[in-house]
Amino acid sequence: MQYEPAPPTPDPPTTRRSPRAMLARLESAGDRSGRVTHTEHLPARAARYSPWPHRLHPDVVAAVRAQGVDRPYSHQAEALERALAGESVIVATGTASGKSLTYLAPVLHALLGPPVDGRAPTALYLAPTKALAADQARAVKELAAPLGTAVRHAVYDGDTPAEARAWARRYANLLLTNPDMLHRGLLPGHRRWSSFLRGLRYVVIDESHVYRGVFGSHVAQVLRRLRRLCAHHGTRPVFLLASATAAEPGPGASRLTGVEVGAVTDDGSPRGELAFALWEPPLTEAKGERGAPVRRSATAEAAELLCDLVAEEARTVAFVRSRRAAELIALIARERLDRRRGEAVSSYRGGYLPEERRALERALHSGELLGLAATNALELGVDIAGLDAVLIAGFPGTRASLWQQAGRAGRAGQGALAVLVARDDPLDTYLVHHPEALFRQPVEATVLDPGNPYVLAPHLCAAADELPLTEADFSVFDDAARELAPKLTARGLLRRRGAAWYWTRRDRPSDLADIRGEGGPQVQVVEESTGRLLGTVDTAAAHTTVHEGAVHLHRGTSFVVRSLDLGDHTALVEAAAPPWTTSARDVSEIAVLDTDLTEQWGASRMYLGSVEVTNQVVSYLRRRPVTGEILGEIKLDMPPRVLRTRAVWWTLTEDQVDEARLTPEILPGALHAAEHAAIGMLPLFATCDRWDIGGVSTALHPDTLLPTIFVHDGHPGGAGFAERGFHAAREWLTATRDAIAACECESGCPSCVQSPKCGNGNDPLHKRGAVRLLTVVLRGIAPPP
Ligand SMILES: Nc1ncnc2c1ncn2[C@@H]1O[C@H](COP(=O)(O)OP(=O)(O)OP(=O)(O)O)[C@@H](O)[C@H]1O
Repeated sequence: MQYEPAPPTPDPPTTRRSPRAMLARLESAGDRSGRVTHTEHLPARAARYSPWPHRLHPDVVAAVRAQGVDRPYSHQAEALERALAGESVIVATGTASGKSLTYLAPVLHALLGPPVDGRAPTALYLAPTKALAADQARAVKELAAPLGTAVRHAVYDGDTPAEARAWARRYANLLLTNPDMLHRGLLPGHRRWSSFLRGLRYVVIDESHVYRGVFGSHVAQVLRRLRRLCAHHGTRPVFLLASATAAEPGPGASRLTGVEVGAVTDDGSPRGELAFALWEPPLTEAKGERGAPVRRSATAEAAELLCDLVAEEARTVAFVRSRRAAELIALIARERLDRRRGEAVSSYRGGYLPEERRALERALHSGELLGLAATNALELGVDIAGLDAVLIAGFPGTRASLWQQAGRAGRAGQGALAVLVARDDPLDTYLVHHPEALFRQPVEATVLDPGNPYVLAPHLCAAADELPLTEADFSVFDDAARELAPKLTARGLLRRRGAAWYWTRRDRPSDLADIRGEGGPQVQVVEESTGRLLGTVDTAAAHTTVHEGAVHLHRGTSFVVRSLDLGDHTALVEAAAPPWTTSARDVSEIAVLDTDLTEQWGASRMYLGSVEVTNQVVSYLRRRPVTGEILGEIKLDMPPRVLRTRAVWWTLTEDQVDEARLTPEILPGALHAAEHAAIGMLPLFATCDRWDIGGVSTALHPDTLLPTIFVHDGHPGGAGFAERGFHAAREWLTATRDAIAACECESGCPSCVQSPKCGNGNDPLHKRGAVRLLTVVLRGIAPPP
């Protein structure tokens, strides 16, 4: 399809913060021409309003008006009508479109109402993070102030002291918490919460798009446990969800909650003009692995752009993909800017202590901070709308996330600038040269699979502990529960007595489910000489990020890891600033456990099934910052990790290998290159990013006895990504082949077939062989109907 850019609109009068002027200035500085590959202009949009629903309590209307909101936007009014009528709804509209009102107003309305059947009304608010629940508590406090003691809210999370918990149980009618606390506290202790649960009218699920993949599947099961206990206590709460824009929000929300959920998507809020530029950093002089050309890193480029914007007093957030990048950008900005402006730039990421994060949020609000380099820890719930510019260093994995981040830019009545800075990898390179893939495609649906047995099993155990489990409960959880209960009984986890299953062990079943998939306790990063706790890293990431010798950045200071004790969950670090960064190398083997689906593609065969992946970190590379040039490789002695998960794989026959002219010397490199590029492109078709999936390729696999390429989910039990790949295989592998073929490099580079996380140092790789291999495989598929 030929891509037609949107027709240019006439230039607005140049003001200091006109997005076009900002972009023109960024482009013209130094030698930056040609780096903008496309600019999309999204015109301003006027607000659409509707009247307040008649049935909404006048005191609630007055309280909202007192906050400066005179009339609801059209989507707010629609959501309010439906929520007040008792329909579960999801509001999936743009960033800062006023979603909070759509759940707060019905909740306050219910709390002001009389008891029903002698039950005083209550409501539950769930946020994915503690910070967001705390933020909402502040908003509720202000909004409900004119309503006196009718609204008694309480935050209930891991930091809530015992006496405050007791108060919450006895008096609160609006509880602000998170799925983890439901899972570990409220549901197991439901008898103590019975008066709260008996009155439960609304369950609010804020930022519901976050509940995707394995985490989403866990939360879906936690919500099923909640619904089952509510039924036991005689209630059927209405679910109110707020989400970033997502495809098919209604079905997604229904899958998450297990109840029928209607969707409100027609956004009536106003929007300023947005200029959205796609930006490709230039090639550098440096040579990468196997002499490949290397582009300037997105991090270095974004750091430079951030400096330029901050120097012009433009309030800017640079969203980055890794904690390290957030630190690096802040570091570079402080070096490049004068002292006053340098101090107005900071980093923000998960793993900081909560009080540090709160202080940074306040500073950004007050304008004391002008620039922030942030991971997606900032994306959620922190009210940072109203920025002049947003830089996105690396495609954030989904279009939904991209818009969520870009939507932070824009002040009332003024335009804003968003810039996606491409990383040197196949997907980002493809996207900055195919703007239609970003701007002419709908955002993704949220993928989750509540029937994943790895997820379901621990929740069935927890449910059995909360109330004995009966046949009738299976339909609440998932049909898979019917087969799972006897298996759990055989494993000694459940015990059957009569028609019910019980948890009779002494330990707590909630400990069986690691709902955030952190893979065990967090590893604490401790400064050796002082004993100071710098932050935490989850276990899975610890192998690759805080191994011995790793360079670890924290708030702009560089540390080197002296030792990592996985048994003790501690990494000891010391302040040091070597002139390199580090990246871990690992190796993987894969075994087929089960095949669920297969499809014949001419002579090739495509499979979906369960696999066991054994992975071991074996060494790390030292790289020069900015250019990424490799300075050396150091061996490591780390334990292997085993992952049982889902994979998509395909095989080639001897004849196909001959047809693609893949000699024995070329074949391993062609397979390996096709695997890398396929991993790089899958995020375009499955809601995941490259770090959520892995791959293995081999010229002769012991299970298939043929040359085989595997792409697997990175989570125990799978997360639905490989499955998406299987079902979208034609489009996926076609885009993969096209991306490799279109790359200008001679024999493979990070923009096409080199992978930043390759365990074999990107060796061997055969770029042209990969194109021929994929062409032969694709020839076997019937063209689309
Ligand atoms: N009908 C309205 N008229 C004018 N301003 C409004 C209206 N509704 C909400 N607002 C204002 O819009 C801002 C954003 O609202 P809110 O935080 O609820 O958005 P959101 O969609 O929940 O944001 P996020 O995308 O961050 O979750 C707030 O300052 C709020 O007061």
